[in-house]
Amino acid sequence: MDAAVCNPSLGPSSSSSCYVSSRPSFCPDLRRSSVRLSSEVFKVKIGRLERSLCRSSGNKLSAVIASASQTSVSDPISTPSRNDLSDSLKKSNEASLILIRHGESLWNEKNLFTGSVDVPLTKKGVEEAIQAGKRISNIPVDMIYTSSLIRAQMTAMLAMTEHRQQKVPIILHDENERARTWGRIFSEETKKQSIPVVTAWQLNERMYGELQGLNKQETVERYGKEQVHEWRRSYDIPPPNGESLAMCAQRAVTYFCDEIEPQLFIGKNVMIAAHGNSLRSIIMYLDKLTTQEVISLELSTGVPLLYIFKEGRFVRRGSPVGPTEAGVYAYTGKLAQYRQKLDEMSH
Ligand SMILES: O=C(O)[C@H](O)COP(=O)(O)O
Repeated sequence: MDAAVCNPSLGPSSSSSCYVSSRPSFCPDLRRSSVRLSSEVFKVKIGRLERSLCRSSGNKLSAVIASASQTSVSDPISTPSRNDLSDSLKKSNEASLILIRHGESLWNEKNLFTGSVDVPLTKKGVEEAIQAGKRISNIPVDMIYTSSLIRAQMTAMLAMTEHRQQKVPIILHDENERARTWGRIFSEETKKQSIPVVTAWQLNERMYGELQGLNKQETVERYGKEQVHEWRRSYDIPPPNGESLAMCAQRAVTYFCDEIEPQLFIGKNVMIAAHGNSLRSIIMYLDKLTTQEVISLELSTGVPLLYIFKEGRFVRRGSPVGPTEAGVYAYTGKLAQYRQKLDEMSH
């Protein structure tokens, strides 16, 4: 199955697994991919691809290692050496990718368009984040990416309080030299017990323009259901002075390709806590959804989705929500082993 997906609607009940995309991941394959990203995204991707891979005499492996070692995660916690990366690349043939939309925010509760406005979680949102953490507590997490907005960061941090690995998520501050140096950790052991958290504005919710702060229901009453649905769900029609999904994809998917895929490629297990629309654009890329299919893609707050990155491909394992974990997403051998280790450690 190529462009098709099991079920473009990824609501909480969408637990059935899934498909292996026939597109090996990493940007080169976008040349022949049927992903309908905007031509600008395509150009950016190809441009970056050519910079990161093609220019380096066609040696994909060294390009990936170089790219991974130069990413924004070359930090005091986990600066992997080139040797570590090569080793990890040799050993690893699989990595987990968890995507989670933030829990309910105070403006979700009030039914207001939020977009780039930085609004915290409600109590219900806090609870959703904790529940999400329980659902992913047996999935390894080596790196966390969040948007720069507090609702995504709260969600990531609260979810990690439930994680059985019991490592400490630590936000990396990259804004200036002082922030980088003053955040250094001087114990190798403590670093090992930490998970770097990279915050990136590129993963922020789409900018909702002049709809920000307006009530969604009142907006429907004023402009009509169809118009508002078009603003909210179409691929390329932006809300007034805001970002369309295509514009949001241009930054979010490019960031995913440039910064996150190289980490998965070297075997790092990644969690991304972000937003309805930045995640919709990333899922569109991962699942190769068409501009039509993405219209019906809805993400609930606080529901994690699991992908396995294996042999350069993304396999969606559905959503780890359900009566029994194992019944919902069959563990891969590696995940089963990981879980067994956690069980042994807790006895
Ligand atoms: O920004 C918002 O208002 C929500 O987080 C997402 O809203 P949407 O469902 O209208 O895209």
